[in-house]
Amino acid sequence: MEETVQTFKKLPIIDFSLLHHDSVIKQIHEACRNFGFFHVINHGIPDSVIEEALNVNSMFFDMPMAMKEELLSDDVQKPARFSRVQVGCHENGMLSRDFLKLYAHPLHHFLSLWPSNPLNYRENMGMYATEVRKLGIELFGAIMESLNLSPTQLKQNFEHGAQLIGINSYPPCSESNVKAGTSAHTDHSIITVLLQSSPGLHIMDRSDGAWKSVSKIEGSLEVIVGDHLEVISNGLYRSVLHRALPSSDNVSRLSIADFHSLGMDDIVEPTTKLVDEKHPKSSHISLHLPNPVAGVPLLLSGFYGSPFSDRRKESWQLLGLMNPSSHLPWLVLPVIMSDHNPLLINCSNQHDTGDFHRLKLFRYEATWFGKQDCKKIVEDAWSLPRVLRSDGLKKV
Ligand SMILES: O=C(O)CCC(=O)C(=O)O
Ligand SMILES: [Fe+2]
Repeated sequence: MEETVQTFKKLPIIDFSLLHHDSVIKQIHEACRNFGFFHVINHGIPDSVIEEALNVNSMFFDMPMAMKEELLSDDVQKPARFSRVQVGCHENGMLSRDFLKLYAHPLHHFLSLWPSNPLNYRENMGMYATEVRKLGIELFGAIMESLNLSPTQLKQNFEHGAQLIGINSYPPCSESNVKAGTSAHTDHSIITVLLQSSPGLHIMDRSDGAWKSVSKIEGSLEVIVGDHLEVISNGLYRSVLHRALPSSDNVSRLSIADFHSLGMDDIVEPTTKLVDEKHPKSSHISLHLPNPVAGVPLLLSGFYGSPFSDRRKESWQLLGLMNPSSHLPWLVLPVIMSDHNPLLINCSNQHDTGDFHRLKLFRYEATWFGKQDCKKIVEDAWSLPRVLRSDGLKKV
């Protein structure tokens, strides 16, 4: 039976034209704190730029596969890549979408690598990328203010940070066990600015743990709190669990998710001003793995637990059973699936169960690079056999 999903009734709407008014900063605080989400209206991006961005992407996805094939890749480092994802996790069926991922900052660096078909793709998407970047920077300043920090806090890092654009295409599916959609996840970004051609976004309501659909407000863009903002705010703002399930009528849906993060080399850590005795750093932990791997005892750093907020307690309880004090080298985990900063990564938990195939989610905390003895620990870990290292370390 199809899951019935209610509409989210009172999601916050932020009027961008009044952004720095005290009352709006307060609304942003409440929105990030209670929902991890808000709509933004009067955002200043011209309708024509939005329409053209949707148009060229719809033309791109409508092209025959042979024309998209040159961008087909699973290499997350590619500045422009096309892929099809099918995951089996919705009511025992599969969820399917096509996507195009574009590196977008600095634009002049990447633009020539973006699709050359349709002909005006680069021009129109370049315009959208520039506009949405400006919007993201302004929103980030206001979000810093809403945390009682200076609007210039991390401004430079954010301005020089990464911008990735993920364009999702959800054509109607004809197979009975496949539905168009994106499975439940949190974004690894600081914030994501989402443009939807039609409704389909669902977010988890924290007050009752139920999935609710997000109404489409004329002319609005959607702002999603990502994992990095959760870390920067020391857990005050939590990343929001969301998914996309376009209605099963015959309409193709497009969404353009603009992910803003700090630079790949930047340390993502809780802002010092938000850390005190009552609010210790909540986003990282290290632990000693009881069973040595290849004869080398290890320190595992960065466990954060399940990305599903209702299961975090379980994760912490599990960690409580392990002994966290150790001076041993780290186990550096491989980045398998992510093309964002390697904060959230998949790793098999072979070390404590002997099961190589069960996947567990970990967050890798770059915060550790701030520690005095870190350099030596990393150097020692680097000299371990290849299986214990990860190229992800170079990027953190
Ligand atoms: O299609 C949507 O509305 C959501 C897409 C999304 O969450 C993502 O690309 O991270
Ligand atoms: Fe997302």
